[in-house]
Amino acid sequence: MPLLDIKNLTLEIDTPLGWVKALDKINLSIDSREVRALVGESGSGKSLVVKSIVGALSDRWKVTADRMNWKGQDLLSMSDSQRRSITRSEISVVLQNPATSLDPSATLREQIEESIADSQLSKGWFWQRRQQRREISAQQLHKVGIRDHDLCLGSYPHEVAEDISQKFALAMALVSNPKLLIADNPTMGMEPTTKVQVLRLLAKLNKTRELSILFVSHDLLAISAMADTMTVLYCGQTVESGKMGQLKRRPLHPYTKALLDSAPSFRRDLPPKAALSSLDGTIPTLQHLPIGCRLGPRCPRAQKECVKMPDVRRIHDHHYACHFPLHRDKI
Ligand SMILES: Nc1ncnc2c1ncn2[C@@H]1O[C@H](COP(=O)(O)OP(=O)(O)OP(=O)(O)O)[C@@H](O)[C@H]1O
Repeated sequence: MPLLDIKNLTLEIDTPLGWVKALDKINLSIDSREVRALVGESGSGKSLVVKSIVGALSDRWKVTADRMNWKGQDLLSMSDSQRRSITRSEISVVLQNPATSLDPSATLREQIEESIADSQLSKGWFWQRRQQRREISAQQLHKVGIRDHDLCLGSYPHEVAEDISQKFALAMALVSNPKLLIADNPTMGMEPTTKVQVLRLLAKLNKTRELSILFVSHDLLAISAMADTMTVLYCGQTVESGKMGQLKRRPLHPYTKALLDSAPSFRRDLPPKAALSSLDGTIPTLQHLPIGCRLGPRCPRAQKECVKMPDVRRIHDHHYACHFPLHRDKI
């Protein structure tokens, strides 16, 4: 049984023009120890998927799903407190712009120490437990590359630089030993050496502590080094998902191919100064969504059938939703 199992997740948002499906039948699953990448260009709905999982959406929006299970329990039907208890102890999230999710009125020390559960401490007097909390916090900060832990922990969120608050948010997410880490652009804005350090830490935790990771990022090079599997979103729809190597070698959806081709690090055949390929046009806004396959107006393979939403097809563990997939002759 997968840890997280989402089938046909739909999120409807009210806009001045009426209700629109910002997420339209998203499928996503994560097994124990799996590192899954969630990719797609800006505006494709990655952050909304993350917020749907942890229940951080506006009450006015409508969330429905055929299945949205955490270890077999339905997340959508459980009470707020049950859901909060799962997200506190088993699912940790590093959201984009972590500084905005930190409490501006408390020091970083207060915030990280509060995230350490009593069960993580050995028994003792309250001052001994306070000392243990301090040690665990300092160790966690060192692991994510913050050397001066006292300076950092004594600061308020607005007093630290953006890359430090990014690293601190990661430390805080990991301190409760979660089963699943959802990291929305966790290395954004970090310098290359720190980025490598953080990616190594995540890879190590994945191996040694069996941490599953949903890795949301634009950085395809980091993703291909880290992830076992990948789910590709376009404009709120799941277009393709499967094993990382399979998708890199033989993407079936034209959008996946365009996304991979637009990353220079994936193109070994690219001569110096050659133009990078990209799809014409831009991702539509929620107010101007095309009907059927939302890639239609930008897709080089689109035909009139594409005004109907393609069914999800499956070859072993490779899923895709396209009327005219690439390598069709070989399917
Ligand atoms: N609070 C909101 N109100 C209205 N529309 C929203 C809201 N949040 C997101 N959207 C819209 O939903 C769509 C998906 O946004 P989302 O932030 O999930 O994209 P993303 O893939 O995470 O992009 P990025 O990579 O830039 O973070 C976009 O069209 C966005 O404008």
